[in-house]
Amino acid sequence: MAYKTPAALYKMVPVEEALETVLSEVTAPKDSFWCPAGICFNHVLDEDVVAPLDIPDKPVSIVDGFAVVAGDPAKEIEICGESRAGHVDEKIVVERGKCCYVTTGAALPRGADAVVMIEDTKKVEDTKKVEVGANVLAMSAGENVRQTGSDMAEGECILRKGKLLDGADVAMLNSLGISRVHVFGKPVCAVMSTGDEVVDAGARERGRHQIFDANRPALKACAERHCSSVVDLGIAGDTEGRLETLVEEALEDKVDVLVTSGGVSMGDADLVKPFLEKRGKVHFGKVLMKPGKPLTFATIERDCGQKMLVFGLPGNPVSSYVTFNLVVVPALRKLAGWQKPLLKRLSAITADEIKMDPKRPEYHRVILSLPKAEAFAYSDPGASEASALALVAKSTGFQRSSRLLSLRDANALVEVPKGSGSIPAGSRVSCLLLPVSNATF
Ligand SMILES: Nc1nc2c(c(=O)[nH]1)N[C@H]1C(S)=C(S)[C@@H](COP(=O)(O)OP(=O)(O)OC[C@H]3O[C@@H](n4cnc5c(N)ncnc54)[C@H](O)[C@@H]3O)O[C@H]1N2
Ligand code: MOO
Repeated sequence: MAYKTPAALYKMVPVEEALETVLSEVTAPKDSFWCPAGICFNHVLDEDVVAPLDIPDKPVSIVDGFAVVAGDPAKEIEICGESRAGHVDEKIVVERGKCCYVTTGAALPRGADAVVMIEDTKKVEDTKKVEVGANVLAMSAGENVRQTGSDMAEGECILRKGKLLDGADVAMLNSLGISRVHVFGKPVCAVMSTGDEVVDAGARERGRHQIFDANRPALKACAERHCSSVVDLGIAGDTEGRLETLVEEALEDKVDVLVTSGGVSMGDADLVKPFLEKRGKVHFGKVLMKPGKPLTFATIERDCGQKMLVFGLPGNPVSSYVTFNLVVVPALRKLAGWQKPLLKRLSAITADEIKMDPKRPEYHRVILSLPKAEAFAYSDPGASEASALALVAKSTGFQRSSRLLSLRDANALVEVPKGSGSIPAGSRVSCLLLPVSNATF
């Protein structure tokens, strides 16, 4: 039997170079639009946001109590009115010898400059007076008062362009009465699997030599975090015709990023690279990393000049997951307008010995956590490394690229340099944070 050799042999590029190449193909975020501030969560701002008003917009009480003139020597003070949050009597004027009942968040009446807490006073029975003892005499102006603009000042830039909006940002925007913000649109990502052996988990029948598709559902789930929509192209099998049909579908569907898994290695049924070589431009076809060596990146230009990015991920489930997070996620983030699209790097102490690969740098899956993470734990600046609070990286065990259990609970990848021997337990290493929901450290 005559075996076909691959059409092109690719040089193995370092991961940093691969990332640079990918990010240089994403020249600008997709587009931008006005988004209601109530639902802008998880979008990236396409404008600086300046506070249009002061918060609070007038001095308000921080406590429930009586608005007074600080330093008033009177031991008993007459209540001359009340100011409640949402209901303020503008006519009230407080002067020495007088006070006004106020609730938390209510405007300070004219003349008052401090608030004595209700528990530091006593109502004088059958009168409109409260006993304050020496409490008010000891007060300074501004006590228990939130001054105008002290939380956010009119004209202050509160959010910068390029910021991923989280729940706290939604609260800020809405508290300022901002009803809409200009945000970047998110990319559309399409996902397909290749391989005649691959069938869906829901398939009625599975041939004796078929396996269930682990990659497509996982990649779809990971892509959803960064995309406006994820298109499921299904399973291409091992025929070029089917691969071509699905790629053309993605091009027609205005997909920004196409992700395939499988079929990028050296076998004669590995059709993805040869197809991309014919249909577009392959920027790299091998990366110096473990797992993920055959990772392939190409662009296909549409008639309008707009390019679709294509990532040919390796078929091994761990390889596709790791390369997706390491290389595809930064591209999706940059398309979505993130200013810093790369995975966040942290340092941690290894809990176990980690074997090095002599040929390739390895992304070793770990669970980062803070050991003995008691509430309010604190270590002073002079603490030795052993007693300081440091993140610990616990290996997920055997790291073979088919072993999905090596991803279970993993929230980071230790960047293990290539080399002989191993990194001993207790070593300080760099880790890349995976964008997962179980960031439990
Ligand atoms: N002669 C060489 N062979 C291989 C090399 C090499 O350098 N020279 N590299 C190896 C490395 S590293 C990897 S990684 C794999 C990647 O191969 P492919 O991308 O071509 O993937 P496949 O051959 O299609 O599949 C590999 C493996 O993964 C299983 N698979 C594929 N798709 C799925 C899916 N959707 N869900 C679950 N499992 C899937 C497939 O059945 C295979 O077992 O190549 C090495 N070979
Ligand atoms: O690089 Mo492959 O992804 O080792 O298994």
